[in-house]
Amino acid sequence: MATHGADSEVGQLQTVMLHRPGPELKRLTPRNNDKLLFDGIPWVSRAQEEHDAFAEALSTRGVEVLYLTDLLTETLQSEVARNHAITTALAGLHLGDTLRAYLATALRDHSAEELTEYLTAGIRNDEVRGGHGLVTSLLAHDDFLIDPLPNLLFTRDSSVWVRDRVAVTSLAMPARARETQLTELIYTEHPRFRGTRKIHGWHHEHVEGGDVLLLAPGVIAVGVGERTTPAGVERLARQVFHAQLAHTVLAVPIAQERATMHLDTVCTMVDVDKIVMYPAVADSLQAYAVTVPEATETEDSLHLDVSPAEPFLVAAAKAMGIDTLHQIDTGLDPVTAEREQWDDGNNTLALAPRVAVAYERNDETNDRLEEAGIEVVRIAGSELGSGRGGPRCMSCPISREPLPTDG
Ligand SMILES: NC(=O)NCCC[C@H](N)C(=O)O
Repeated sequence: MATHGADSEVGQLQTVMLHRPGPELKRLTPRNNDKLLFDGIPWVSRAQEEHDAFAEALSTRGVEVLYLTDLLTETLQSEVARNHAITTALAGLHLGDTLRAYLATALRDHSAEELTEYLTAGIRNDEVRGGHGLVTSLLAHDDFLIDPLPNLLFTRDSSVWVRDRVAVTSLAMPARARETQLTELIYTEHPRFRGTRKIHGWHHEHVEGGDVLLLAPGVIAVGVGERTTPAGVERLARQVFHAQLAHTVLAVPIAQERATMHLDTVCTMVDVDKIVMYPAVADSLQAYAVTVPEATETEDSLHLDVSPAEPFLVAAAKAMGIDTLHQIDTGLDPVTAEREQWDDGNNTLALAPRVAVAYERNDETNDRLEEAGIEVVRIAGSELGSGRGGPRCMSCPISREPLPTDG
């Protein structure tokens, strides 16, 4: 088994999981895009070109790029995995027994590649040739029997590695809930990940990967807002403390709105002690530092110490054991900052300390990053951005080099 894991946001990136946008994006229409969490209807072939350039920017810098659909197809070679995938995809109560049984039989006859496409792009009622019974007759022709997953593009959210464990997350929005059935299956059944120890899971309280920032080895910031719930951060904290993956969890309340859906929409780490941050929230962002005074036998019996709220940058620096966590501001003036925050200017992906991938469109923020000594790897994202996510959202680091001890 290859060794995987990450203990920071900025250690040299070695392996990352991406999802190349595919047929699931062609399911978006002006009638369903809001429900499916896209702000527009992307031009799919251009989105694919932009994504290929993103992947190439990573691989030319020595990063191993794994694609979620390749991993899924390889996983689905196993009979056990296929049966599990089909059963969970058909578990929805909207199907009824007749249609569920028909689809289960039909899907079993397909190749692993075809099954991957059905699991990601979904199946519409009018695409089913047999199984005609009460439910298919009553559903509209364009109702989905298996929902498409256009937000798979944002691999950050459905799993997150904390040291050598992977947390399969629990996604809050119904349009994304099924994504973690796929990541859980990959991490459980794919030969590359066999034996990997998991934490959390889709059956637990809501936690999304975009809210989880590994500020430094042992220090995890978790945004609490539209997606990750207060109970979600408590559950994650119990698990990381019990498994000795962290000594401090910072619970960071963020506004419950679309512009700030995850903590990584307002700040991301670009160096061991530098963070790019939306200035409109920087002064008001608070953190509750959670620690445990002593280990106990079980996760549930851990007593969590919660410090009074402090300014985020202060609490973070304290927990990280550094004097200052330096802030680099999004934009220049408040209007530019608001525009560039919306366009994911804060959502950078660090490839190493002081090297970060960012959308090229956010000129002012990128200039500021460069002034602060960060090498900015600019990528196009006009179509990719229509789902409201940047380079960090579109990547799940599977391995990063541990940070050198001298920082
Ligand atoms: N970490 C992130 O901020 N991910 C972006 C997710 C965008 C997606 N359309 C969503 O609403 O969940």
